Amino acid sequence: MFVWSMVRPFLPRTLLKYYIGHLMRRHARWLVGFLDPWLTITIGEHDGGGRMGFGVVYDRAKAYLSNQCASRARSLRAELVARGADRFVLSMDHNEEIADEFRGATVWWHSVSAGGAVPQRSYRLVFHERHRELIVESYLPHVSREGRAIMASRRRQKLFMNTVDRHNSSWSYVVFEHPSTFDTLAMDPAKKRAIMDDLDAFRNGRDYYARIGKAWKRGYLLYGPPGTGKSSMIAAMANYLDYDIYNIELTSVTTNIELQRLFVETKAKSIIVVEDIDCSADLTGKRDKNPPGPDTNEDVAARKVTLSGMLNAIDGLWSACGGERIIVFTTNHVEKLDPALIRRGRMDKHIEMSYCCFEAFRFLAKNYHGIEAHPLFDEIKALLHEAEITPADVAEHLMPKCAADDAESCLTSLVKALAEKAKGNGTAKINSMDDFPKDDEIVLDK
Ligand SMILES: Nc1ncnc2c1ncn2[C@@H]1O[C@H](COP(=O)(O)OP(=O)(O)OP(=O)(O)O)[C@@H](O)[C@H]1O
Repeated sequence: MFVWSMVRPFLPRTLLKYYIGHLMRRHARWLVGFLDPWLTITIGEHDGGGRMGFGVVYDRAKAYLSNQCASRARSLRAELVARGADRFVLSMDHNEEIADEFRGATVWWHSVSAGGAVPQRSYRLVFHERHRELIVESYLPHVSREGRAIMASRRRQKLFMNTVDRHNSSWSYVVFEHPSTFDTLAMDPAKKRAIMDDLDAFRNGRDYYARIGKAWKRGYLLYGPPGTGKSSMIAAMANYLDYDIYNIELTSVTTNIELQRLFVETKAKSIIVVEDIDCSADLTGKRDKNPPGPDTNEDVAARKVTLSGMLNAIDGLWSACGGERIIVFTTNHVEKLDPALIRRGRMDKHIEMSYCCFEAFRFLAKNYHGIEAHPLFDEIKALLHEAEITPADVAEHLMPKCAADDAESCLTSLVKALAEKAKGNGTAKINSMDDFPKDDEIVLDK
């Protein structure tokens, strides 16, 4: 102290300032580390992205913790492990905390749910700073590996729907358990095979898409009259690929930004569906010529999803994030859609779902009654040339309504319906959707 007080007046002020500043900084860090040596890593529900997709890290941590927390946490959430199963999967309830041990280090996991219109869930991992390297280099990869394995063993297909709250819409889901498969779908076998081959090529196309520089996604347009199996086809596709379905109800989406956010929040290995796209939003007009300016009151009132918004949502930069998504539009009126929306490259495959042909009828008869031939088949074949009927109507006639109904009575009912239709139509076939009977005109089984 004596030497310092002697030397100090001769030292330049800048040197003093630097030296003291440096000392304070060093000691402040030491002091903070001494008083609070705990480090925190936050894993948010929507964090991530890139090839892994959004929320993947969160999901893996959740799966990993579900195994850990069953015996340790005091406040738990329970979900069924799989379709038809009686076993539950447990996860930490919000604001719950559990400890975990890894190679002699103890870590604490906190489940956090931040309020707001759309609650943001996250996990906070807390550990001592002397374990920093162990946690980052070994523990987190261990959590990710274990979580992925647990997720694979419990995988359940999900159907996501955009639910609306007061401010905007976000995804909620139910377990997807639709029984439709390509084995139950009545359509031209060659067409069916071509669709399955296309799906296989897509599923295995990761490197191919990377090589040609395209986002790993594919668009399908399913069009045809009501009851020709468009929804059944989507379910069959999802079951074939084992993908989740994100069903966008466009009428619940009020802005283009909201639509984009919904797309961004979908995960890889999924089918994004917009059904009846011609009725869902005004997507038949031309693209916006002027970029949107600041909102006026009228703008706010007129907010809706526009064609440009939909095109951006499908093709925007986000679409390269995470990859492996199929987008399906369905419509009963393909002619009403703007060509920009359904051009190849955007909707790569156009699939017409048509009225029931004889092959499709035979397929349904085999599925519903296990018969491959019957004396009434010839009559039905001839009538199918006279009258157009959807597979949904045929299925309805083939479905036994009571214990007394057998193949014979179901086929007779179908013959009667077809004959009435043929008589009603004269010999003229239905040529356009407008000629197709409205729901209330369809004479169902009596
Ligand atoms: N091609 C088909 N193969 C087997 N069953 C079919 C087929 N098409 C329709 N069905 C039967 O009809 C029901 C209704 O079909 P689906 O909802 O798939 O038709 P859609 O074309 O999506 O109708 P909409 O346009 O009215 O939504 C299905 O549950 C299924 O039982």
